[in-house]
Amino acid sequence: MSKRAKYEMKPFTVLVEGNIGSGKTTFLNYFKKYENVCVMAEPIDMWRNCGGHNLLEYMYEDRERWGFTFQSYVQLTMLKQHTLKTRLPIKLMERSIYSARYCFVEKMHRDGILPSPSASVINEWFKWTIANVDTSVDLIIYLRTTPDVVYQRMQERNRKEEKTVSLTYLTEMHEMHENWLYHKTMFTCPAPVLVLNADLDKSVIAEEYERVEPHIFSNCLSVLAS
Ligand SMILES: Nc1ncnc2c1ncn2[C@@H]1O[C@H](COP(=O)(O)OP(=O)(O)OP(=O)(O)O)[C@@H](O)[C@H]1O
Repeated sequence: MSKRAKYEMKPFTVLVEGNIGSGKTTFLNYFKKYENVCVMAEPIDMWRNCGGHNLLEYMYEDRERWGFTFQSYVQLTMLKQHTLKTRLPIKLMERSIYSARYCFVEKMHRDGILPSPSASVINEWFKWTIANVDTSVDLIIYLRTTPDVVYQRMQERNRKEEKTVSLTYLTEMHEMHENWLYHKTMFTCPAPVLVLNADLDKSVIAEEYERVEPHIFSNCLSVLAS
């Protein structure tokens, strides 16, 4: 099979994961300059407009009422992103069906926001999906931060939906990401994980990004050539 044909089938897929405010979008934007990289759209834009409804806003206003609706839609949007075809050899995604399930749905369930029957429905969809649809991933970039730093950034960006997000919540979400991607004590990682120090300021973070480039580009070549 020619390499071109392979590209059309499945790009080298990289997930960019990390706490709220860890700089996922900035990371993705940095890679837009490469013609061979397909940078996927920010999922938050889809959550803000589901048939004219801002589900993200609803979810933060009343988590018990809208948690299930929101997570159902997140799962669909992430599935669309996983399966979106590209002719480019590399695909970069912000978040995934995995972080949605392993970090956010899990947290909502543990906090009692998603009752067990609702969490089970999401989980059954999730299990069926990853078993029957190609959501495979080649590399995960974990933008590792400390909760204080992301709390500060979140306050500075001042998103209207996130006004009620506390440092405690960010600390707990940090732990979810840590246990999944760093300590690897929770669930399984769908691909090898590369950890970046994403506490660094925007002015110097490009050096961290450059450190990652060879991992993306050379791993891509070896995977596609195999
Ligand atoms: N299943 C979920 N997946 C992702 N975000 C979720 C989920 N459930 C709730 N959220 C909320 O959606 C918002 C977007 O968070 P996310 O980390 O995806 O993007 P971000 O903060 O814009 O990323 P960054 O600042 O790193 O570019 C946050 O307020 C987060 O708490």
